[in-house]
Amino acid sequence: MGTWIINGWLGSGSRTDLRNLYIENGRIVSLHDAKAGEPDLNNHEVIDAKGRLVSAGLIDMHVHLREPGFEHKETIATGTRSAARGGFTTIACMPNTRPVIDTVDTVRYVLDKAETEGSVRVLPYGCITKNQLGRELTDFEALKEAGVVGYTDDGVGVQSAQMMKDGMARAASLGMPVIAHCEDNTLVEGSAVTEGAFARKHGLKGIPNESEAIHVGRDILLAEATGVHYHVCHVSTEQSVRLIRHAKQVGINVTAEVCPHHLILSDEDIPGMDANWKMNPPLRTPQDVDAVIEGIEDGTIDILVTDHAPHSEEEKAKGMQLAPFGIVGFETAFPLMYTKFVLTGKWTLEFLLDKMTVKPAEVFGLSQGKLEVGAVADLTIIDLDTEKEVNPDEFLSKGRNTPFTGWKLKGWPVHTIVEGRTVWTEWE
Ligand SMILES: NC(=O)N[C@@H](CC(=O)O)C(=O)O
Ligand SMILES: [Zn+2]
Ligand SMILES: [Zn+2]
Repeated sequence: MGTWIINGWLGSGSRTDLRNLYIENGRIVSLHDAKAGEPDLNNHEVIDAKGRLVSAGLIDMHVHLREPGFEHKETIATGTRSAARGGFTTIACMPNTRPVIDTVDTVRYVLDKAETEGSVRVLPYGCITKNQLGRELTDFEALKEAGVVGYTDDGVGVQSAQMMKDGMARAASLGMPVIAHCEDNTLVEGSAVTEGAFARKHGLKGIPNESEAIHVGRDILLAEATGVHYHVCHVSTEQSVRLIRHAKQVGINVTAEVCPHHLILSDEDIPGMDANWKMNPPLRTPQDVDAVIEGIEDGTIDILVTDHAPHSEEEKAKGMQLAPFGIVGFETAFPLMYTKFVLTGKWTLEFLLDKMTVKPAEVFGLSQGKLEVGAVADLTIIDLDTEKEVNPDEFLSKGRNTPFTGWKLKGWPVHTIVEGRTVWTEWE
């Protein structure tokens, strides 16, 4: 017995161009034009997509699941259910947990939990430095063997250039990528928002663009020196885009990601001292927003990620200055991007899907992300037509921290399949 997904639209050509997909043993076995007639559905599970979009499962290479240690913010169970609801089938989790993911035991703990309690595929990152303190490298080789997909100290920047260079050299020798949260602490000093109109209006000290870009520039040079695959986290500034664009032009092995919020919101949209608008990097100026949009459009920025960063309501209630940085992302990412970029005619649907499926798989050498015969049956069915309001009370994430409350969006995932198995369904 297998599964038929009938009458699915694959996202290109006319919306009446429907396909029937047959899945068996976790793989896509056949993919036929629906006009060729209904297949024999007897003795099979049947999912009628009714003309809705059927995409390769979305991939999110930057998320925070908070377990172990911060289970009041999120767990692997709640985080992966939230991801499944958002249409994601593969997610890569950041190691800034407690303990941080800097040992084989913690990698195993996360992988075991994901296996037993998780709804989607979880790929862990391991730390660059022990305890993310920037002083001593972790055991890269052992972490690789345990199953990490790259090294990062996300949450903090690696402050020492020498430490970063040593980490890159070791990663390069293992054929593994280094993923960098770019932030120079000496230029930040306690600010909560970007330098710009909002900071000026409220008399706040701002986070300057250079605090990010100075690390991007430094690390590009170190990547050139070591030959590592260097991936830049959550790009938010015009200067970072410019540096990455140039690095690519001269053939340095650099890739980059951007989050929906940095493409959609600027500091001028922040309504007041509300910590649901506080994240790291901060919302930048409208010129930066234009620059990151141009960056993803011309291929300087390779992929979209959510940087799903749940925090509790109590923590976020501490206000703009004291609350932790971060917003949730899984359950709004696709509808936001579809509504703001595809429905407005700026991007094709294929372009958006490429940045959330094919490209992330390519950048990180994953076998997922493709919808074709023989591929792993990681699939997402998306309702492109029903408009719904973002309501954080309905989130499956423990986090309610979003600036998008009340936004009316289209493009809601309704059915998520991992390796042929339904992990989430929500038909209207
Ligand atoms: N992005 C954030 O604002 N916060 C992240 C850390 C990070 O991604 O740097 C978190 O762990 O909460
Ligand atoms: Zn970060
Ligand atoms: Zn992050």
